[in-house]
Amino acid sequence: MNDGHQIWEQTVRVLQGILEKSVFETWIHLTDAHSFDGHHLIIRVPSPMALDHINKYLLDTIQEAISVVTPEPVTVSFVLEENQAHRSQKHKDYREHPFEDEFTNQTPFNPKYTFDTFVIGERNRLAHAASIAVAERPAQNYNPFFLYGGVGLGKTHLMHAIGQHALRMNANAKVVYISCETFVNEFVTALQTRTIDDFRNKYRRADILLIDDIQFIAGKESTQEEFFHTFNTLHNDHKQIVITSDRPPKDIERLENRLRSRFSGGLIIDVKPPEFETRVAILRKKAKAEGFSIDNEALNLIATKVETNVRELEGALIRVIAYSSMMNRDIDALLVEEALTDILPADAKRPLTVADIQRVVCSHFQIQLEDMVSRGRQKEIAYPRQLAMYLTRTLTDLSLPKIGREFGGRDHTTVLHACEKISEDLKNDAKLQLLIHQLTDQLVIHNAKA
Ligand SMILES: Nc1ncnc2c1ncn2[C@@H]1O[C@H](COP(=O)(O)OP(=O)(O)OP(=O)(O)O)[C@@H](O)[C@H]1O
Repeated sequence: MNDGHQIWEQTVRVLQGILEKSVFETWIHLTDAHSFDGHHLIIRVPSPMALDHINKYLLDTIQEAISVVTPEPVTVSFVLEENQAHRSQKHKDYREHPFEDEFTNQTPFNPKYTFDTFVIGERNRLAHAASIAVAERPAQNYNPFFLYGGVGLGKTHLMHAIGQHALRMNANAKVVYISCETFVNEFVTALQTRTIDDFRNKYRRADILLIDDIQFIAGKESTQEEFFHTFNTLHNDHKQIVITSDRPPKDIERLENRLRSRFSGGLIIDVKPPEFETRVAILRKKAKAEGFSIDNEALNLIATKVETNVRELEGALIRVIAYSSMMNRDIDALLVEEALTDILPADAKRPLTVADIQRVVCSHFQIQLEDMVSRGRQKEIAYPRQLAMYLTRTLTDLSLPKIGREFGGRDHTTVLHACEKISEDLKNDAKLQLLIHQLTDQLVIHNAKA
């Protein structure tokens, strides 16, 4: 498909099926294709507000919808309609102070990123609890609060949640949220336009300063110098500072030591990739928020395929919903498989070994490896053995005779029987389904780390 209008028309139709009616009508309805060069699609939007909203909140969803409509890799970006762009530029030129809109009523927060919408699991429980504590009692216990973790794991979500919760607790609080990249750019602009006082006022008068992705400050010496003073002013005035990063302070390269030690002077917490149950819970909550009810099997399957990044997990869900809307079919496991064919199954990263599987299963059932591969037929060891055989059959390429050999020299018919039994039990046993997912999850994560 090489006609931009056609791609956009179909994308809009898919978006209509995914987005809430009010969202669709407010932001998408009045857009149209501006140009397309075969790879890059540019869409015209009618107002600066729409441009801002789409870029902030809808870009991932739109990109996902496009990838459902066309198999070609097409990226999308948005521009203002010409007359609007003209008007907005003019408006910009006449602004005397680039930082004049500080502390206006417009909050920079995504209304969807609240504590209520954040799903708590084993690996983010602490980060969530500390974030609530900071929002409720700013600058009391944890200052600075330094939150770090890999891409797409909810750091920005928690930061927005802190900001919104703090404002709910105290509507007069001056809460300033800024990405580090914007901080750097604003600082450069302030120097060029001789508005450094405005810049400093904006940041040094905050009650709570939330600065996202601080790793971008690496190597930028003058910005580091400026931020050092901002930090000290706020800290000395007992104002809260919250910082996120993709790594802990000690691993940020080309960062002045005095900043590194300031960053390390409060509470440092990491957010880790969610485990299987949390991934399913996130998907369920997200699907519900979008007004879709999706059965457990389909959600489990999506959660098995995307394991390390919540943004990608949400992207996969959007893709499935878009695909179902385009095909006019209900969402079930088969549809998920079709929609996500390009996404590697989690277990395809590195071949698992029988030893990995035996170790994980033995540890779960608290039995010895010698027992698992022994001739013993007591239920307490025969059942874990069957389960391990089943997992070996589904997660590795080993043949039945080979699996039999690995489990104490058993016949291939014994392995076949074990696999058939577990498959049969799985049909009606929700507990067993969960256990298989948990063990698979553990194996895959263990494997990815190995
Ligand atoms: N525990 C969670 N519950 C609900 N949604 C979550 C959770 N964790 C992450 N998300 C969602 O995943 C998406 C990505 O999260 P977020 O943008 O906060 O990631 P990040 O860690 O800041 O990533 P980056 O390093 O790329 O900035 C967001 O839509 C967020 O709402």
